[in-house]
Amino acid sequence: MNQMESMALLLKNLRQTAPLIHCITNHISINDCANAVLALGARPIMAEHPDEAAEITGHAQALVLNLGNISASRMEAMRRSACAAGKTGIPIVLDPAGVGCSPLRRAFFAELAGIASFSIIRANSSELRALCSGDSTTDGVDVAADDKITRSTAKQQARWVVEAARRFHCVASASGEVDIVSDGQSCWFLSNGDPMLGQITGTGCMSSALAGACCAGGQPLEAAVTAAALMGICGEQAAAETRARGRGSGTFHAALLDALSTISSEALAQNLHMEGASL
Ligand SMILES: Nc1ncnc2c1ncn2[C@@H]1O[C@H](COP(=O)(O)OP(=O)(O)OP(=O)(O)O)[C@@H](O)[C@H]1O
Ligand SMILES: Cc1ncsc1CCO
Repeated sequence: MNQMESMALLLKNLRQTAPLIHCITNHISINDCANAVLALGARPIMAEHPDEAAEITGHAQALVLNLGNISASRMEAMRRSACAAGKTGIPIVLDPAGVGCSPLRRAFFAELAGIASFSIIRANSSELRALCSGDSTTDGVDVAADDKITRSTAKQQARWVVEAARRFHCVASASGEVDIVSDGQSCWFLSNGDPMLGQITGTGCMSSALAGACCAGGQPLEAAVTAAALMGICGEQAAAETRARGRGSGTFHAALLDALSTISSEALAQNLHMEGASL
């Protein structure tokens, strides 16, 4: 089976098995993340009370931890859920949202990495660089201008993705005009997507939630690539629909969810623009 066929199969299996995905995530994009997981056919549960988090993780098939707009209470829920995920052996997807501008989040990332291992870290490239260097890399949740992954910087930026994968023993996935995914041994460049994805908040968080859903039924590398491909291809479809109607971000937001809930395995395989490089 080639890679496109295995991605298509992953999506088909996901829709058949409807895995439970426990997400502890920021309140800015929590609703979009739940809808993105549902659109793929998985079942989201967004439980964040520290006293129930571990038990809920115990029933889930994947755990998504997103550090955006972090609170003391969500930090405690994440500690307990990360422990529970380690015990049952389910995959953890970590989105270090805002880690590029927050020493608190960098310290917390290190603490979490000591509690459990991550299957996938999905981030923008400023966030990945902050995890690797331990330094501040930007002033907010968006990628810094110098870190942006474009068609011309992708080969250079791959360095941080590969380094993050090797350092944290996981699959690292960085988003931008080109998405880069690496397991430390191979590196994949996905050029699907549309700039409109950067014009509504939370598409990175949604990508991480999708990676959680994909991880529940697949290997981390395949799951990370499938999640990035889904967001990129559905973003293209939603942007085409939005432009055809002469509309803006509000329409794009709804069209993105339409595309995620209707994309077929065949359309995923047919529209994929991906190339690989071995290291
Ligand atoms: N210029 C662009 N062209 C095409 N796709 C893009 C572009 N910018 C972002 N994307 C896509 O948007 C999605 C989110 O990527 P982004 O880098 O904005 O994540 P993020 O910073 O973590 O997002 P957020 O913090 O809003 O959740 C990815 O699927 C990425 O491929
Ligand atoms: C805007 C924002 N602030 C914290 S998380 C988040 C959603 C996109 O990361």
